[in-house]
Amino acid sequence: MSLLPVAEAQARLFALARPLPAETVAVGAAVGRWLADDVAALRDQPWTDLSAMDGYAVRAAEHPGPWRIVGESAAGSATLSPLAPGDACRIFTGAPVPPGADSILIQENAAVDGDRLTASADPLPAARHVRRHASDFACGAPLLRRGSRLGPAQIALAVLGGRGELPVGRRPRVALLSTGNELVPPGAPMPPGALPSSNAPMLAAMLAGLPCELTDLGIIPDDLDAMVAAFESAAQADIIVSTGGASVGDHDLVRPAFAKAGGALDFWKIRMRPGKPLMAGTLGDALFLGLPGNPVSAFVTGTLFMAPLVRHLGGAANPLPPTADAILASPLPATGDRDDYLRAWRGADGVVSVTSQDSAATAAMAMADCLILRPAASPPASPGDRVAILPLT
Ligand SMILES: Nc1nc2c(c(=O)[nH]1)N[C@H]1C(S)=C(S)[C@@H](COP(=O)(O)OP(=O)(O)OC[C@H]3O[C@@H](n4cnc5c(N)ncnc54)[C@H](O)[C@@H]3O)O[C@H]1N2
Ligand code: MOO
Repeated sequence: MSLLPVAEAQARLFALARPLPAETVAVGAAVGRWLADDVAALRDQPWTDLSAMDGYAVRAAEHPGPWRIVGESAAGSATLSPLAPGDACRIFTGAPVPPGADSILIQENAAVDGDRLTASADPLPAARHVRRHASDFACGAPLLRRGSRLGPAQIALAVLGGRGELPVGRRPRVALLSTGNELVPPGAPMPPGALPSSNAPMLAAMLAGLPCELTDLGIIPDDLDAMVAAFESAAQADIIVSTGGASVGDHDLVRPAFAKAGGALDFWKIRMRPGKPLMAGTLGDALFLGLPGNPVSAFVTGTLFMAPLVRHLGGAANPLPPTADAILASPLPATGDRDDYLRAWRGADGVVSVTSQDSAATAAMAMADCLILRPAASPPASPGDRVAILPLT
């Protein structure tokens, strides 16, 4: 079986399932999720001309002052009489500007004596400190696009646009399976030959910032029937993620167990390092991703396939992690016949690859804040060369 290029594998993975159906939730529950529909404004913002400062509304273009204070406008005031030239209206930030007024004299530049108002600074320019009606957005204006992620700023915009609820993609249910006779749960006693199972906590941490419902189905021994049973119990999830047992050894039972449970494999073996043994398929309505067991391989394939799949099912328009340009600060060797995803960190002089690129080197992995993407068959690279990186933070 030839190795599948990463981009082709990602496209095939996304083609296995459409985003999950939409649901309508209160804006407060929509944070971090992806819009299932375009959102347009239901109102003008601001609804009328508003003062941007505390001070006095005047007709500065027609009358340089002094003025006579005739009324007051506070935030929430709705009906105001028109202002005559020579008149002023006491006004506060966010309050409607009375009809006819064109400028706000801020109170720091005002001298008040009874109802008489004088500008204590330079002549007041017209159209000062006024937020124009609908200058932020007008009713009907497109505010947010389907597939965009709802962060704090987007939530604010939707609420000011008149929304109390938003249509968002349903949160995918993700089931995690860790396979391997050697594995014991985090912090458990360690008999000889045991290894703490770090992949599920690592992948859970990777998904912690994404909207999904995670179930950790624990450690499954390298036993065909136990693994088949685990797949069957995970089949209610939207995404089943396994780690380990993905390669070609006698104890690598994930593929046969997946097939025996009724799964249909779509691809296996990717042209990437680390992560070559990655596989994907479907089991009933669930999508399956089989990640390699090596912790670094699971980290990189989790970043490039698992998290993007959660985003795709959640309705993200751009589910893949963004890449950026960077300058190399240390030399890199030529690559082989797979694309390298080198763990690296961003220093003041550019990116530096971490000391060990071994698939089991977790101490080096934990130093990284980005991956350097190096296509297969790249020549050696030198300090100063441009490279593509995938930021991890
Ligand atoms: N003859 C070949 N051998 C291997 C090949 C190959 O093509 N031909 N591929 C290598 C590559 S590349 C990788 S990556 C690994 C992947 O192996 P598996 O997915 O089968 O993983 P395991 O053998 O089960 O485990 C590998 C390693 O990782 C440790 N591990 C497993 N699960 C966890 C966990 N939950 N937490 C922490 N560590 C875990 C496990 O103990 C092993 O040390 O195969 C190469 N071999
Ligand atoms: O492809 Mo493996 O993930 O190098 O160790």
